Amino acid sequence: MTRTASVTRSFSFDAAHQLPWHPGKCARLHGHTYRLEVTATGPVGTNGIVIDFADLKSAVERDLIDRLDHTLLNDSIDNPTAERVALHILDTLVQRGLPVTRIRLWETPDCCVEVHP
Ligand SMILES: Nc1nc2c(c(=O)[nH]1)N=C([C@H](O)[C@H](O)COP(=O)(O)OP(=O)(O)OP(=O)(O)O)CN2
Ligand SMILES: [Zn+2]
Repeated sequence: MTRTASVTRSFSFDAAHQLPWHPGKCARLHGHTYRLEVTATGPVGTNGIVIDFADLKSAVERDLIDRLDHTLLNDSIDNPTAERVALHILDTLVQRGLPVTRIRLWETPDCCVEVHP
């Protein structure tokens, strides 16, 4: 019987953003060290894995971390709230064909968002 499993890898990147509509201090230009968790789900293959942790790492680093790290997120994502950044990450990885089932993005040590396809 084929079993299913979820595989998660964590990443971090530093980026600036500004939310001009925000009634508080987030209307000012500021930055975060984002913590990103990418989860892929699928059948456990005959080799015993869903997806190689190394392949997950190279895809996320190439398509997202290298493009977002040390940038102003407003330059690449309109109104870059944590929710919208997470959806951008999800859409990018789904378009690349990765079996992503959850993106969790920590904007601060206490605040995170979670999105699903
Ligand atoms: N649902 C969302 N709410 C907020 C977002 C967001 O992306 N989604 N973003 C922000 C700010 O960009 C930033 O995260 C600051 O939030 P804040 O709660 O002020 O976080 P701090 O830890 O800096 O605040 P404390 O003063 O330490 O409580 C705001 N909301
Ligand atoms: Zn912020």
